[in-house]
Amino acid sequence: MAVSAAAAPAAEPLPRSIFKKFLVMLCSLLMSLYVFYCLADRCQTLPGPIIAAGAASEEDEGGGGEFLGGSAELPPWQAAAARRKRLLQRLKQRRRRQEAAPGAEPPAGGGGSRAGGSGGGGTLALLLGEGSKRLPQAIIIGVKKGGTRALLEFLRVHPDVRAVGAEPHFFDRNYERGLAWYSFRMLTL
Ligand SMILES: Nc1ncnc2c1ncn2[C@@H]1O[C@H](COP(=O)(O)OS(=O)(=O)O)[C@@H](OP(=O)(O)O)[C@H]1O
Repeated sequence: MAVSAAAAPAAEPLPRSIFKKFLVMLCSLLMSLYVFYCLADRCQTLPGPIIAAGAASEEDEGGGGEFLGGSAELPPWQAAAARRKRLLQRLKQRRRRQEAAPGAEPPAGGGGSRAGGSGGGGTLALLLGEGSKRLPQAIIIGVKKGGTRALLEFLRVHPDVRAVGAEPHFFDRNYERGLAWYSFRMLTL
């Protein structure tokens, strides 16, 4: 009799602990569902270029996809990024075409050696962030509010121009760090 009396209270907490575990699991499931819901909602509201299906024809010179929801709707920096993307796609296509027909004439403006790489791949390598770190070949100097950012954005649309994303402030703030730091910033900013 003493044994059964002792066994009964010991068996009682078991369903309660299961219930607690179930409650915790349910809470975590609901929380993760909520997080997923929030993330999905946020992704939907993010602006971004949409590439039209079927527009990326290999034969199409301006191909590589037409960006819908055009630059007019985007802020200037995103429009510039979209233009760069488009130019990069064109470059890739031209390069592929050149590889397919080695006798064909080189692309106009061929800035391969200019861009610091070997041959025509230099520009592409730099655009992809694979180029060598080097000092700039041109520097934009201007007073504050003089429109230097606009000038930079116009220049960087060209496929042979690679520009840092933010001002490195080498000459006014980081001069003591030396040229090695400066050239390193060229591809890390
Ligand atoms: N083409 C042209 N004509 C007239 N105004 C122009 C032009 N391009 C740029 N801007 C205006 O220049 C302002 C930004 O200049 P900066 O890029 O030099 O700005 S910064 O000092 O580096 O922050 C910024 O002015 P605010 O909008 O008053 O800030 C730009 O609108």
